[in-house]
Amino acid sequence: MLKAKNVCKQVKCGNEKLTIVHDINLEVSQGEMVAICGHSGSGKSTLLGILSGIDTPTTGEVCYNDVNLYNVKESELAQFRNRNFGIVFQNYNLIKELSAFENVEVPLLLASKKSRNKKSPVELLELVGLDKEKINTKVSYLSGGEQQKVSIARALIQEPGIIFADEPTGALDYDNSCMIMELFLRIKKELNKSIVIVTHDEEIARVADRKIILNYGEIQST
Ligand SMILES: Nc1ncnc2c1ncn2[C@@H]1O[C@H](COP(=O)(O)OP(=O)(O)OP(=O)(O)O)[C@@H](O)[C@H]1O
Repeated sequence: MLKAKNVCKQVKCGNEKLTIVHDINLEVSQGEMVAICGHSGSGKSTLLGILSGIDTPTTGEVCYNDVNLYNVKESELAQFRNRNFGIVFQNYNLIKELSAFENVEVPLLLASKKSRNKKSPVELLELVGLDKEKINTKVSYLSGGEQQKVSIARALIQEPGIIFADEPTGALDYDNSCMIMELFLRIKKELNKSIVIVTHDEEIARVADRKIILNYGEIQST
């Protein structure tokens, strides 16, 4: 379903061109969890940005269900991403002044009716395992693990086929990291979502179906 072909990313660094992602070929099937690992600066976030249509490759292509993301008109790409991809960040990107419920409700109301999840905000928050008594709590009063659950509930709003997560456990302790990885595993199994996770922690990545290790922008092993 997601296919990257010969993806390269070069950036200008003074007078020189720096290759930060080099000739990546990758496929992610429906219901598969893939972890992208590698040392700091190996190109993990850059690759995730390209796979999720946030960043553009210098050469190569990324297709999702046979649609080449980089052939989609600029004006339609954001909508395409919203309909098909859920994104989860290390720092949760929640609205701190709003409750867990409101952080899911607001984007759900803004989502197109066609692709909007049939589940209510409460059902989505229950699905990710947020305690019932925390649902109306302001997210700034929630723990890191609880905030990440809210951000995963928000990523499910449009019933995406695939969830991209950039270091989703980066700000969490070991136990919470395992809990979040188990949640991703459950979403994959029960909802048949594909999940692509960037993590520098190979131990955390062990729950994935497949681990890709980047080394200076190239796939070292799968
Ligand atoms: N726009 C840019 N201009 C110059 N260099 C860049 C640019 N974007 C990324 N880089 C460099 O490319 C390399 C890969 O960056 P990237 O953030 O993808 O790595 P990463 O593996 O996610 O690192 P980390 O684990 O530390 O977050 C880094 O050395 C980074 O400094």
